[in-house]
Amino acid sequence: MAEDKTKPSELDQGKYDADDNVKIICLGDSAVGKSKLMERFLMDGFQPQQLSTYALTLYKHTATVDGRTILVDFWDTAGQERFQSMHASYYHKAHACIMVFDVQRKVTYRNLSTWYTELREFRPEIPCIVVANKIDDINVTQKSFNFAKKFSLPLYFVSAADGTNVVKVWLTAELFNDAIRLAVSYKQNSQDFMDEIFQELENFSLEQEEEDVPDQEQSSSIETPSEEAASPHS
Ligand SMILES: Nc1nc2c(ncn2[C@@H]2O[C@H](COP(=O)(O)OP(=O)(O)OP(=O)(O)O)[C@@H](O)[C@H]2O)c(=O)[nH]1
Ligand SMILES: [Mg+2]
Repeated sequence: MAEDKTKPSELDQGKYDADDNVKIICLGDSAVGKSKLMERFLMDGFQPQQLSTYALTLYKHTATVDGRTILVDFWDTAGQERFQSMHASYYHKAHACIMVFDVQRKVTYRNLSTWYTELREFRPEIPCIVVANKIDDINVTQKSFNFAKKFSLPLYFVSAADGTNVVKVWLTAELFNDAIRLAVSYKQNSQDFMDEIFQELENFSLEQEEEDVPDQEQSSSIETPSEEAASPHS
């Protein structure tokens, strides 16, 4: 099943090392409204790039933070099943996370702990914000959602429904702008040990490959899926 041919250049993640480039990932169950929220925030002239092989959409955005121009890539998955096979590279180098649940479906709230656990396996330190979406009925905000409190994460109540409620649209913009600010400040202040470890692993496996190919006759028998080392689930 050698499906992975040449990677699209969008998936070259070296660019996220540049000072003015951040990667923000979006997590949450299927149909909680992740994509809808992105579209609502980026309504004016966004250019989503569908990378169907990877079940991935990249939303590119330019923001200004403290007078600096920042290029933001929002990473959005399409559907959970497809997601299972690509998690390591999805988390790789991410600088912040937006974790979404649907207030109208309890199970999506319960599953936050699974998403959060996986996030922390790959990115122990990055800022994460929790988004309660589909607040079409404003009374829901009176409910207490303890998950965010338990892990000291900021919680936003929004609706991506149709944008007629100005307050809700404003809140959506606020949450994305806060995520961008958090990503930039994480990038400036963190050592990013996980990235260094990943880099070391990559260098190490490249060196190994060079050592492991003495002559042409043996070369076809070795299969080294490079992401396996990074995945705790396999
Ligand atoms: N009522 C209501 N519906 C919403 C809201 N946000 C999104 N939806 C609807 O919920 C459905 C799922 O939204 P998506 O944005 O596709 O969900 P997703 O999280 O991206 O789902 P996957 O891509 O499968 O992971 C769509 O029919 C949206 O129109 C909201 O705030 N209120
Ligand atoms: Mg989606």
